[in-house]
Amino acid sequence: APTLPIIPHQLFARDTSFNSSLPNITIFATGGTIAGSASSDTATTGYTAGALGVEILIDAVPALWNVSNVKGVQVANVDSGSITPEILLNLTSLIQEALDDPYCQGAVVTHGTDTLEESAIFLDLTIKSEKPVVIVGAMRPATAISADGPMNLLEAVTLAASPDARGRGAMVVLNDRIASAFYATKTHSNSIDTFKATEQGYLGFFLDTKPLFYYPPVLPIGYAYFNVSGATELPEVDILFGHQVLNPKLARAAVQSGAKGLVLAGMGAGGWTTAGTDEIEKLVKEHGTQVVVSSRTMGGFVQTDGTGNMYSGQDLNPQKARIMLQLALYKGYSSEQLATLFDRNGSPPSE
Ligand SMILES: NC(=O)C[C@H](N)C(=O)O
Repeated sequence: APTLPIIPHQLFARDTSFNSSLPNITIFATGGTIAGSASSDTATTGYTAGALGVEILIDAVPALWNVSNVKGVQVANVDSGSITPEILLNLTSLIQEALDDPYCQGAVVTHGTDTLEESAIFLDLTIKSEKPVVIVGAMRPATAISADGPMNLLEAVTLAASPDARGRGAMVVLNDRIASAFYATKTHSNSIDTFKATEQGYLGFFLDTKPLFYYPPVLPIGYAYFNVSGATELPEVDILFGHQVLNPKLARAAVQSGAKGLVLAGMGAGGWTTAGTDEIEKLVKEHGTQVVVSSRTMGGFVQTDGTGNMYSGQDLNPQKARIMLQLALYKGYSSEQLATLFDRNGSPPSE
């Protein structure tokens, strides 16, 4: 995988605005449309994502200083399709360090929406803190009429600064909604109303930019924590997409190119072709490949019978199951531990 330059800490803080009665929030910027710039104010496609620095994002929303003292850290500035494990590991360690500081009350991550859900579950599973971690993006570039980024950023910072937001795991904010990072998924390629957790529901809403929660703090069932401190890379896990007459050889190509795990975006409740299943069973025997079965439908449950290195993705979509498998393989989970982790009814191995 190509390694992208990781931008060293570039702190941005407006010390003159410091208000000791407000919470301190750090914004970690990674790029995306929220930092995107287009040549015309009506362009919402074909623009450059990750063009503007974190100080420009902060300066565009003076109301941030009414709810918090903000500090910006530029971690990367890329389209979210180019987020790598290296960037994610760096991000996790920077956020953990920030939240371990008693003077910091919460963290906000600005991120492209295309793969936001992957980074969101990654951060959810690798940061240990009661303090809020809020991942936010935008669908319209900063240069567009009615850009959604500034309002989304203000709501994200307000949420991160809110004591009610503690103990809820990482959260995703877009279009006035608060969703669990564990479940939130992008459902529309263009609309600003794109992040949904259809079955599991939203956690809350913003009214006049203030968060209103529907429920007391709660974490998803089977939620696991993976300590990745010191990690510099993660094992390769690839996703295969199921369809009529799928090419069974793609699975072998993935394993031969280095995949230690596979996620099947299966048909319906995880269906795969007979020829494809034969090939995967051979790979499991020959290479010990670990396989999670999920669904291309992006909704509902997949439950396999759990035989030999095959685990049920349950209600995790393929891209989220991929992150979870990657973390578990990094930790060297045994087949039994993987079964418990993906079953999500038992207690996952804890750290
Ligand atoms: N709305 C967005 O942020 C899309 C952009 N291509 C990204 O994911 O970086």
